[in-house]
Order: sequence, then C-alpha cells, then structure tokens
Amino acid sequence: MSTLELRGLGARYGKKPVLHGLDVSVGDGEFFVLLGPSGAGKTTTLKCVAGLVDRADGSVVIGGRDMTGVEPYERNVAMAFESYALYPQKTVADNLASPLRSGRLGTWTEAERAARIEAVTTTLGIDHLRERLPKELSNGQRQRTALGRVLVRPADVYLLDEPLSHLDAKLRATMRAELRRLGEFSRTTTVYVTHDYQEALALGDRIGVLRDGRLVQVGTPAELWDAPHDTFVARSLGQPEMNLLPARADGGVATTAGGLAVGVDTNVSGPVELGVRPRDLTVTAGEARPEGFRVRGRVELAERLGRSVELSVRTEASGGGPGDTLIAVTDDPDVRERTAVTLSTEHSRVHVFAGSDPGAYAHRVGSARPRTDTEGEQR
Ligand SMILES: Nc1ncnc2c1ncn2[C@@H]1O[C@H](COP(=O)(O)OP(=O)(O)OP(=O)(O)O)[C@@H](O)[C@H]1O
Repeated sequence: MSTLELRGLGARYGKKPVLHGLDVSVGDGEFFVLLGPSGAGKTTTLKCVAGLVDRADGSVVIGGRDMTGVEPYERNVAMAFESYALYPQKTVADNLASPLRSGRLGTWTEAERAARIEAVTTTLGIDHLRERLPKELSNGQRQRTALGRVLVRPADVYLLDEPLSHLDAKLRATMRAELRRLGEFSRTTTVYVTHDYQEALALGDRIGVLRDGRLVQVGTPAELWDAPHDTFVARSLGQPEMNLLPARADGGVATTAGGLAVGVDTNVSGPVELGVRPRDLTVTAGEARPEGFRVRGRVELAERLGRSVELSVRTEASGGGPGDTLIAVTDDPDVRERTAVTLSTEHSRVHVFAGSDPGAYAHRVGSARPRTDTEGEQR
C-alpha cells in the first residue's frame, strides 16, 4: 500500500518528447485510470513508473520515496502489459504461482499461496483453466491469466495496461465489475490504462485524461462528466458523442449558425460551442414542457441501437437560420424518420465552451441559462 506521485514527469524517445510535465498524486489504495487515445502516452507513463524508460525527466515518488535511479525490480510495482507474457511450458496455476515463489516477495507457505491464487482465479473466472497450458487458451483467457499473474503478487502499486482489451463486450462488462470488487478487496494503489471511456467511468476513483503527452483534466468520473475541461474531454466521454454546435455569444445570448439561441453569462463573447449530450436530451413528439432548454425539429435519420433509437434531428429553421443538426437518443419506438419532435433538457446540461484559436479545443466556461429577453430559444 502506497501513494504514487508524478512530479513534472517528462519522457523522450530519442529526441522526441512524448510526455510533458505530468503532475498528479494518486492516493493510497486509489484506483486511478489514465484515459486517452492511441499514442497519447499512456503506456509510456506506466513504463516511467516501473522504471523502464531511460530518458525521463521529473520524478516518480512511491510511498514518499523518490524512485530516480531505483532499478525496476526494486520499485515493488507489478505491471501487466497489453502483450501478455506467460511461461509456455507451465500450467495456468504454475504461471500464477511463480511470482509468489521468487524469494523477493517474502516466503509463502503452500497454503497461503493456494489461497491467494484461488482468490484471483475465482475473480478472473479462470478457475476451470488452472491445469491448462497457455497454448490451450484463447486470447482472452491468456489475457486474464496474465492479469492474474500481476494481481496475485502483493505490490505497492499495480500498473495495468489495457488488461481487458482482448475480451468480448460481454466479458469485459463482467470483468469490469469483478475488477472493481477486487480493487475494493485488495486496496492496492492502481494505475489502469484504457482508451475505453466506459471502463474509465466504471472503474476509476479518479480519471486522468491524457492528450498528446499532457494531462488535460484529472477528476472523479462525475466531475469529468458534468464539467469537462474542454471539448476534447467532452467528446472523449459518451457514445454517441456530445453534440457541439458552433455559435457566437454577444450580450448574454449565444446564437448558433442554425438560428438556435440560448442565454449565457454576459462575460462570454465571441465564438463559442454549445455542447449537449445526446442522452441528456428528452425526445417528445410534439410540444415539450415549457421550462428548461427546448428546441423543435424533425427527425431526419433514425437508427436502431438495440433497445434505443439514435436520432439525427434537424432543428426548425426560424429567424432565417438554416437549422442545426442534433443527435438524440430515445427508447420510444414510435419516433421515426420525418416525425416532428421537441428536444428538451435542463439549461445546466447545455455546456458552453469558449475559445477562438483555430485547431485548439475550446474550454468550458459554464452552462447555458434561460434567456432574459422574451424571444425564446428558437427565433
Ligand atoms: N520505443 C519507442 N520508440 C519511439 N517512439 C515510441 C516508442 N514507444 C512509444 N513511442 C511513441 O510515443 C508516443 C506515446 O506512445 P504510448 O505507447 O505511450 O501511447 P499510448 O497512449 O499507450 O498508445 P496506445 O493506446 O496505442 O498503446 C507515441 O507517439 C508512440 O509512437
């Protein structure tokens, strides 16, 4: 059990910098998720913690001890790579037992070893595979065994790199729940790398969003969901992605190109983006309740996604605008293409992002508010 701190952590491959001054403190027993797209630097961050990157700047501090110059095998971290290394000639049970046999982790009685292995194989659902050799396992089973090899050994910090990536959707969901339980049970400080936002939201006590080697936002799942730092974080969480409508703010009103207008803080002016999650929009045939944010439109496309239907809605073009397109999700099977609908939500669910730099992500400055003039949201 240990805290983990990254202080100004940087890393380079050759001359190319890939991590830029990461600062974060992971609490004792915390399950911390690093979320980011391919190439963001997630694996490199784990390797720096494990001591496997030569050209690192700043420092990694585990349990209050600066790890600069400390060899990987002396750091007491256990890392599971996406490519799973198993002894080909050993059974699953022996593969799991071998980390406990190396004298470095103290001596274990046969009974203690067996109890620990059993707890892990039960959690990972590989009990029935204990006598098999790696070549007799599917990719997903091999991945779970490799994860087991890490979890079986007590360590100060677990470093897990996309450990569920080779599992099918159903098994991933089951394993997510199991891992969550295991985390609560073992309370070992864990850094878990993924590019899957659902995994991050389900597992993380906190999440750090990494983009191009920089930590863009660190927070609880609720903080990231309710107040994403910028449009990149906003789009990283949620499927379908958050709707983002370009607009111009002036005098406390932001107006989209399509003619939609909402109240915003009077301090906000210039180019903005209005963000609303498809699942935050309530879809009603005809008129909606009068309070809150609401907009009328017509369904242009309806695509069934299992129980729910994803709608592409063209908003009504009033006030000379061409209308905007918003994605919404409904469970109502009667909403079809060409149906007239009203989309509504609370103003607090309409995020306002500001920033005019081309190519940069706009920052969240707050949420929309009711308009104080009498024009309404569609004009
Ligand atoms: N050994 C290496 N030599 C040179 N460049 C590397 C090396 N390993 C990674 N990189 C580069 O460093 C950057 C970060 O890579 P890293 O593997 O940390 O990203 P990641 O977020 O884990 O991505 P993924 O999800 O695809 O595994 C990428 O641009 C990658 O191409």
